[in-house]
Amino acid sequence: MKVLIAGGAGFIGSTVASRLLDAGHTPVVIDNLVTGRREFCYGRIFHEGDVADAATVDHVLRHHPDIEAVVHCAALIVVPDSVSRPVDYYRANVAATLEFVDRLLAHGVRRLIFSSSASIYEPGPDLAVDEASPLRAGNPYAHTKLVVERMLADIAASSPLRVLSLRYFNPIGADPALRTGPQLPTPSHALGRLVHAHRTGVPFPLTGLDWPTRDGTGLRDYVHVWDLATAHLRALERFDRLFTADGPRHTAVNLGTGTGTTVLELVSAFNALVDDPVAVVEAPRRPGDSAGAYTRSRLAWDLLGWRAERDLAAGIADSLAWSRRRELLLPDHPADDLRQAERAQRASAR
Ligand SMILES: O=c1ccn([C@@H]2O[C@H](COP(=O)(O)OP(=O)(O)O[C@H]3O[C@H](CO)[C@H](O)[C@H](O)[C@H]3O)[C@@H](O)[C@H]2O)c(=O)[nH]1
Repeated sequence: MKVLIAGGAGFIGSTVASRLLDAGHTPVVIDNLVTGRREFCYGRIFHEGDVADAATVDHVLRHHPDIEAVVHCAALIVVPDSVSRPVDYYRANVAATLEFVDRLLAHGVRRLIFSSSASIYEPGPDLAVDEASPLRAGNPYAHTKLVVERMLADIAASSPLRVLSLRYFNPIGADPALRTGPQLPTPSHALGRLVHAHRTGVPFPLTGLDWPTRDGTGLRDYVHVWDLATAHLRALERFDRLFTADGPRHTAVNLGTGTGTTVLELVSAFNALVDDPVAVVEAPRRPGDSAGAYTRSRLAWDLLGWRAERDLAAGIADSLAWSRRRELLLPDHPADDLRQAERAQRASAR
Protein backbone atom coordinates (compact mmCIF):
# COMPACT_ATOMS: atom_id res chain seq x y z
CA MET A 1 0.00 0.00 0.00
CA LYS A 2 1.28 3.49 -0.81
CA VAL A 3 0.71 5.90 2.09
CA LEU A 4 1.32 9.64 2.19
CA ILE A 5 2.88 10.71 5.50
CA ALA A 6 2.65 14.41 6.18
CA GLY A 7 5.36 15.29 8.68
CA GLY A 8 7.23 12.11 7.77
CA ALA A 9 10.61 13.72 8.51
CA GLY A 10 9.67 14.27 12.16
CA PHE A 11 9.97 11.95 15.14
CA ILE A 12 6.68 10.08 14.88
CA GLY A 13 6.16 10.39 11.12
CA SER A 14 9.61 9.01 10.32
CA THR A 15 9.04 6.08 12.68
CA VAL A 16 5.70 5.34 11.03
CA ALA A 17 7.48 5.46 7.65
CA SER A 18 10.09 2.92 8.88
CA ARG A 19 7.34 0.66 10.25
CA LEU A 20 5.49 0.75 6.93
CA LEU A 21 8.67 0.05 4.96
CA ASP A 22 9.47 -2.92 7.19
CA ALA A 23 5.98 -4.28 6.54
CA GLY A 24 6.43 -4.00 2.77
CA HIS A 25 4.40 -0.83 2.23
CA THR A 26 5.53 2.36 0.46
CA PRO A 27 5.58 5.61 2.42
CA VAL A 28 5.62 8.89 0.52
CA VAL A 29 6.81 11.71 2.76
CA ILE A 30 5.89 15.37 2.59
CA ASP A 31 7.57 17.64 5.13
CA ASN A 32 8.50 21.32 5.25
CA LEU A 33 11.61 20.53 7.37
CA VAL A 34 10.76 23.28 9.87
CA THR A 35 11.42 20.74 12.61
CA GLY A 36 11.85 17.54 10.57
CA ARG A 37 15.18 16.28 9.25
CA ARG A 38 16.15 15.60 5.67
CA GLU A 39 18.45 12.81 6.92
CA PHE A 40 15.35 10.85 8.00
CA CYS A 41 14.19 10.75 4.37
CA TYR A 42 17.34 9.49 2.68
CA GLY A 43 16.42 6.53 0.47
CA ARG A 44 12.70 7.27 0.90
CA ILE A 45 10.25 9.00 -1.42
CA PHE A 46 10.38 12.56 -0.14
CA HIS A 47 8.78 15.82 -1.23
CA GLU A 48 9.94 18.95 0.58
CA GLY A 49 7.05 21.34 1.06
CA ASP A 50 4.25 22.48 3.27
CA VAL A 51 0.89 20.76 3.63
CA ALA A 52 -0.69 24.23 3.44
CA ASP A 53 0.77 24.74 -0.02
CA ALA A 54 -1.82 23.57 -2.54
CA ALA A 55 0.68 23.42 -5.41
CA THR A 56 2.99 21.08 -3.45
CA VAL A 57 0.17 18.80 -2.31
CA ASP A 58 -1.39 18.74 -5.79
CA HIS A 59 2.00 17.86 -7.26
CA VAL A 60 2.54 15.00 -4.80
CA LEU A 61 -0.94 13.54 -5.27
CA ARG A 62 -0.75 13.84 -9.07
CA HIS A 63 2.67 12.22 -9.02
CA HIS A 64 1.38 9.34 -6.84
CA PRO A 65 -2.20 8.63 -7.94
CA ASP A 66 -1.91 5.24 -6.20
CA ILE A 67 -1.76 6.72 -2.69
CA GLU A 68 -4.41 4.82 -0.75
CA ALA A 69 -4.30 6.59 2.62
CA VAL A 70 -2.83 9.62 4.35
CA VAL A 71 -1.24 9.84 7.80
CA HIS A 72 -1.14 13.44 9.00
CA CYS A 73 1.58 13.97 11.65
CA ALA A 74 2.73 17.43 10.54
CA ALA A 75 2.43 19.78 13.52
CA LEU A 76 4.18 21.98 16.03
CA ILE A 77 4.15 20.11 19.34
CA VAL A 78 5.79 21.97 22.23
CA VAL A 79 3.20 22.97 24.83
CA PRO A 80 4.99 25.95 26.49
CA ASP A 81 5.89 27.27 22.98
CA SER A 82 2.23 27.11 22.06
CA VAL A 83 1.42 29.34 25.04
CA SER A 84 3.86 32.02 23.87
CA ARG A 85 3.26 31.58 20.08
CA PRO A 86 -0.43 30.67 19.69
CA VAL A 87 -0.72 32.27 16.23
CA ASP A 88 2.09 30.07 14.90
CA TYR A 89 0.47 27.00 16.43
CA TYR A 90 -3.00 27.70 15.04
CA ARG A 91 -1.49 28.46 11.64
CA ALA A 92 0.69 25.34 11.50
CA ASN A 93 -1.71 22.89 13.13
CA VAL A 94 -5.21 24.14 12.24
CA ALA A 95 -5.06 26.43 9.19
CA ALA A 96 -2.51 24.23 7.39
CA THR A 97 -4.59 21.10 8.06
CA LEU A 98 -7.66 22.76 6.57
CA GLU A 99 -5.77 23.63 3.39
CA PHE A 100 -4.30 20.13 3.27
CA VAL A 101 -7.66 18.40 3.64
CA ASP A 102 -9.14 20.64 0.96
CA ARG A 103 -6.58 19.24 -1.50
CA LEU A 104 -7.01 15.66 -0.22
CA LEU A 105 -10.73 15.93 -0.93
CA ALA A 106 -10.10 17.42 -4.36
CA HIS A 107 -7.97 14.39 -5.22
CA GLY A 108 -10.51 11.89 -3.89
CA VAL A 109 -8.53 10.72 -0.84
CA ARG A 110 -10.85 8.65 1.37
CA ARG A 111 -8.70 7.46 4.27
CA LEU A 112 -7.03 9.82 6.74
CA ILE A 113 -5.28 9.06 10.02
CA PHE A 114 -4.77 12.16 12.15
CA SER A 115 -2.12 12.44 14.89
CA SER A 116 -4.20 13.67 17.80
CA SER A 117 -3.24 13.93 21.43
CA ALA A 118 -4.37 12.73 24.84
CA SER A 119 -3.79 16.30 26.04
CA ILE A 120 -7.33 17.13 24.84
CA TYR A 121 -8.89 15.19 27.75
CA GLU A 122 -10.15 16.61 31.01
CA PRO A 123 -9.32 13.70 33.32
CA GLY A 124 -11.20 13.01 36.54
CA PRO A 125 -9.45 12.71 39.92
CA ASP A 126 -7.95 9.27 39.07
CA LEU A 127 -6.42 10.72 35.85
CA ALA A 128 -7.61 7.69 33.83
CA VAL A 129 -9.38 8.46 30.55
CA ASP A 130 -11.12 6.65 27.73
CA GLU A 131 -12.49 7.93 24.45
CA ALA A 132 -15.79 8.93 26.11
CA SER A 133 -14.09 11.08 28.77
CA PRO A 134 -14.83 14.82 28.74
CA LEU A 135 -12.66 16.87 26.42
CA ARG A 136 -11.17 20.16 27.54
CA ALA A 137 -7.87 21.29 26.14
CA GLY A 138 -5.76 23.13 28.72
CA ASN A 139 -3.28 24.91 26.44
CA PRO A 140 -3.11 26.25 22.87
CA TYR A 141 -1.30 23.14 21.54
CA ALA A 142 -4.06 20.87 22.87
CA HIS A 143 -6.71 23.29 21.57
CA THR A 144 -5.31 22.98 18.06
CA LYS A 145 -5.60 19.18 18.25
CA LEU A 146 -9.16 19.35 19.55
CA VAL A 147 -10.20 21.91 16.95
CA VAL A 148 -8.75 19.77 14.15
CA GLU A 149 -10.48 16.62 15.41
CA ARG A 150 -13.81 18.46 15.35
CA MET A 151 -13.08 20.06 12.00
CA LEU A 152 -12.23 16.67 10.48
CA ALA A 153 -15.36 15.09 11.96
CA ASP A 154 -17.50 17.81 10.37
CA ILE A 155 -15.73 17.47 7.02
CA ALA A 156 -15.96 13.67 7.08
CA ALA A 157 -19.69 13.86 7.82
CA SER A 158 -20.35 15.48 4.47
CA SER A 159 -17.67 13.95 2.24
CA PRO A 160 -16.31 10.54 1.20
CA LEU A 161 -13.42 11.03 3.66
CA ARG A 162 -13.21 8.78 6.71
CA VAL A 163 -10.96 9.91 9.54
CA LEU A 164 -9.31 8.04 12.37
CA SER A 165 -7.87 10.28 15.09
CA LEU A 166 -5.20 8.50 17.08
CA ARG A 167 -4.88 10.15 20.49
CA TYR A 168 -1.26 9.61 21.45
CA PHE A 169 -0.23 9.62 25.06
CA ASN A 170 3.49 10.35 25.55
CA PRO A 171 5.77 8.82 22.90
CA ILE A 172 9.24 7.79 24.06
CA GLY A 173 12.14 5.75 22.67
CA ALA A 174 13.20 5.61 19.04
CA ASP A 175 13.13 3.22 16.11
CA PRO A 176 14.84 0.15 17.69
CA ALA A 177 17.00 -0.07 14.53
CA LEU A 178 18.06 3.54 15.26
CA ARG A 179 17.22 4.85 11.79
CA THR A 180 15.33 7.78 13.34
CA GLY A 181 14.40 9.22 16.72
CA PRO A 182 13.76 12.54 18.45
CA GLN A 183 15.55 15.00 16.18
CA LEU A 184 16.17 17.98 18.45
CA PRO A 185 19.48 18.22 20.30
CA THR A 186 17.70 19.55 23.38
CA PRO A 187 14.14 18.20 23.34
CA SER A 188 11.59 19.66 25.73
CA HIS A 189 9.90 16.41 26.82
CA ALA A 190 10.73 14.80 30.15
CA LEU A 191 12.72 11.78 28.93
CA GLY A 192 14.62 13.93 26.42
CA ARG A 193 15.51 16.32 29.25
CA LEU A 194 16.65 13.37 31.37
CA VAL A 195 18.92 12.09 28.60
CA HIS A 196 20.27 15.63 28.21
CA ALA A 197 20.86 15.91 31.98
CA HIS A 198 22.67 12.58 31.90
CA ARG A 199 24.91 13.71 29.04
CA THR A 200 25.74 17.16 30.42
CA GLY A 201 25.70 16.53 34.16
CA VAL A 202 23.24 19.42 34.64
CA PRO A 203 20.53 18.36 37.14
CA PHE A 204 17.09 17.48 35.79
CA PRO A 205 14.42 20.06 36.78
CA LEU A 206 11.26 18.60 38.34
CA THR A 207 8.80 21.11 36.90
CA GLY A 208 6.00 21.05 39.45
CA LEU A 209 5.72 19.06 42.67
CA ASP A 210 2.23 20.08 43.68
CA TRP A 211 0.12 18.16 41.17
CA PRO A 212 -2.69 15.94 42.50
CA THR A 213 -0.72 12.71 41.93
CA ARG A 214 0.75 10.10 44.31
CA ASP A 215 4.03 11.99 44.69
CA GLY A 216 3.08 15.48 43.48
CA THR A 217 4.89 15.25 40.13
CA GLY A 218 3.10 15.12 36.77
CA LEU A 219 1.83 11.73 35.61
CA ARG A 220 1.98 10.51 32.01
CA ASP A 221 1.36 7.33 30.02
CA TYR A 222 4.69 6.77 28.23
CA VAL A 223 4.26 4.68 25.09
CA HIS A 224 7.11 3.44 22.91
CA VAL A 225 7.17 5.18 19.53
CA TRP A 226 7.68 1.84 17.74
CA ASP A 227 4.48 0.56 19.34
CA LEU A 228 2.76 3.77 18.20
CA ALA A 229 4.05 3.19 14.69
CA THR A 230 2.71 -0.36 14.76
CA ALA A 231 -0.71 1.01 15.73
CA HIS A 232 -0.67 3.10 12.53
CA LEU A 233 0.19 0.01 10.51
CA ARG A 234 -2.68 -1.96 12.08
CA ALA A 235 -5.04 0.96 11.53
CA LEU A 236 -4.08 1.22 7.86
CA GLU A 237 -4.51 -2.51 7.35
CA ARG A 238 -7.96 -2.50 8.96
CA PHE A 239 -9.05 0.98 7.99
CA ASP A 240 -12.13 0.13 5.95
CA ARG A 241 -13.42 -2.22 8.66
CA LEU A 242 -13.32 0.58 11.25
CA PHE A 243 -16.24 2.37 9.64
CA THR A 244 -19.70 0.98 9.02
CA ALA A 245 -21.81 2.23 6.11
CA ASP A 246 -24.21 4.21 8.32
CA GLY A 247 -21.95 4.86 11.36
CA PRO A 248 -19.87 7.94 12.18
CA ARG A 249 -17.22 8.80 9.62
CA HIS A 250 -14.78 10.03 12.26
CA THR A 251 -13.59 7.91 15.14
CA ALA A 252 -10.97 8.42 17.84
CA VAL A 253 -8.80 5.83 19.57
CA ASN A 254 -6.42 6.21 22.52
CA LEU A 255 -2.86 4.97 22.07
CA GLY A 256 -1.29 4.47 25.48
CA THR A 257 -0.05 1.63 27.66
CA GLY A 258 -2.66 1.88 30.41
CA THR A 259 0.01 2.63 33.03
CA GLY A 260 0.53 6.06 34.57
CA THR A 261 4.10 6.99 35.54
CA THR A 262 5.00 10.06 37.59
CA VAL A 263 8.06 12.14 36.81
CA LEU A 264 9.80 10.85 39.95
CA GLU A 265 9.03 7.27 38.88
CA LEU A 266 10.43 8.05 35.43
CA VAL A 267 13.62 9.42 37.01
CA SER A 268 13.97 6.25 39.14
CA ALA A 269 13.45 4.00 36.12
CA PHE A 270 16.03 6.04 34.21
CA ASN A 271 18.59 5.97 37.01
CA ALA A 272 18.16 2.20 37.34
CA LEU A 273 19.44 1.86 33.76
CA VAL A 274 22.49 4.14 33.88
CA ASP A 275 25.77 3.88 35.78
CA ASP A 276 25.90 7.51 36.83
CA PRO A 277 22.47 8.60 38.11
CA VAL A 278 20.97 11.95 37.19
CA ALA A 279 20.45 14.49 39.99
CA VAL A 280 17.18 16.42 40.22
CA VAL A 281 16.28 19.96 41.30
CA GLU A 282 12.87 21.38 42.10
CA ALA A 283 11.49 23.86 39.56
CA PRO A 284 8.21 25.72 39.02
CA ARG A 285 5.37 24.36 36.87
CA ARG A 286 5.75 25.00 33.12
CA PRO A 287 3.24 27.28 31.34
CA GLY A 288 0.27 25.28 30.04
CA ASP A 289 1.23 22.17 32.04
CA SER A 290 -1.23 19.70 33.56
CA ALA A 291 -1.33 16.82 36.07
CA GLY A 292 -1.57 14.46 33.07
CA ALA A 293 -3.51 11.30 32.26
CA TYR A 294 -3.25 7.62 31.33
CA THR A 295 -5.55 5.50 29.23
CA ARG A 296 -8.00 2.96 30.60
CA SER A 297 -9.40 2.14 27.18
CA ARG A 298 -9.48 -1.22 25.36
CA LEU A 299 -10.68 0.32 22.13
CA ALA A 300 -7.30 0.12 20.39
CA TRP A 301 -7.32 -3.62 21.07
CA ASP A 302 -10.94 -4.09 20.04
CA LEU A 303 -10.73 -2.02 16.85
CA LEU A 304 -7.10 -2.26 15.77
CA GLY A 305 -5.94 -5.47 17.46
CA TRP A 306 -3.19 -3.32 18.98
CA ARG A 307 -1.76 -3.03 22.43
CA ALA A 308 1.54 -1.58 23.61
CA GLU A 309 4.20 -4.26 23.89
CA ARG A 310 7.32 -2.41 24.95
CA ASP A 311 7.76 -1.26 28.56
CA LEU A 312 9.15 1.91 30.07
CA ALA A 313 12.65 0.42 30.44
CA ALA A 314 12.74 -0.41 26.71
CA GLY A 315 11.70 3.16 25.88
CA ILE A 316 14.41 4.61 28.11
CA ALA A 317 17.07 2.23 26.74
CA ASP A 318 16.17 3.08 23.14
CA SER A 319 16.18 6.82 23.95
CA LEU A 320 19.68 6.49 25.41
CA ALA A 321 20.90 4.45 22.42
CA TRP A 322 19.35 6.97 20.03
CA SER A 323 21.01 9.95 21.75
CA ARG A 324 24.41 8.38 21.02
CA ARG A 325 23.43 7.54 17.44
CA ARG A 326 21.91 10.99 16.96
CA GLU A 327 25.24 12.69 17.52
CA LEU A 328 26.66 10.78 14.55
CA LEU A 329 23.62 10.98 12.29
CA LEU A 330 22.56 14.57 12.97
CA PRO A 331 25.64 16.53 14.03
CA ASP A 332 24.68 19.93 15.35
CA HIS A 333 26.19 22.70 13.30
CA PRO A 334 25.52 26.34 14.17
CA ALA A 335 24.50 26.73 10.51
CA ASP A 336 21.76 24.14 11.06
CA ASP A 337 20.32 26.19 13.90
CA LEU A 338 20.41 29.26 11.71
CA ARG A 339 18.70 27.49 8.80
CA GLN A 340 16.15 26.08 11.22
CA ALA A 341 15.44 29.55 12.62
CA GLU A 342 15.10 30.98 9.09
CA ARG A 343 12.69 28.23 8.07
CA ALA A 344 10.61 28.77 11.21
CA GLN A 345 10.54 32.50 10.50
CA ARG A 346 9.49 31.97 6.88
CA ALA A 347 6.76 29.56 8.00
CA SER A 348 5.38 31.98 10.58
CA ALA A 349 5.49 34.91 8.11
CA ARG A 350 3.32 33.03 5.61
O1 LIG B 1 12.44 19.11 32.16
C1 LIG B 1 11.33 18.62 32.44
C2 LIG B 1 10.36 18.33 31.45
C3 LIG B 1 9.15 17.80 31.85
N1 LIG B 1 8.91 17.56 33.17
C4 LIG B 1 7.62 17.02 33.58
O2 LIG B 1 7.43 15.79 32.96
C5 LIG B 1 6.06 15.56 32.69
C6 LIG B 1 5.89 15.23 31.24
O3 LIG B 1 6.28 16.36 30.46
P1 LIG B 1 6.52 16.19 28.87
O4 LIG B 1 6.93 17.51 28.31
O5 LIG B 1 7.39 15.03 28.63
O6 LIG B 1 5.08 15.76 28.39
P2 LIG B 1 3.78 16.62 28.09
O7 LIG B 1 2.66 15.66 28.17
O8 LIG B 1 3.67 17.81 28.96
O9 LIG B 1 4.03 17.11 26.64
C7 LIG B 1 4.28 16.13 25.65
O10 LIG B 1 3.10 15.77 25.06
C8 LIG B 1 2.43 16.87 24.46
C9 LIG B 1 1.15 16.35 23.93
O11 LIG B 1 0.41 15.79 24.94
C10 LIG B 1 3.29 17.49 23.38
O12 LIG B 1 3.50 16.57 22.35
C11 LIG B 1 4.63 17.88 23.98
O13 LIG B 1 5.49 18.36 22.98
C12 LIG B 1 5.25 16.70 24.66
O14 LIG B 1 6.45 17.10 25.32
C13 LIG B 1 5.32 16.83 33.12
O15 LIG B 1 4.78 16.63 34.39
C14 LIG B 1 6.43 17.87 33.18
O16 LIG B 1 6.15 18.89 34.11
C15 LIG B 1 9.86 17.81 34.14
O17 LIG B 1 9.64 17.56 35.33
N2 LIG B 1 11.05 18.35 33.74
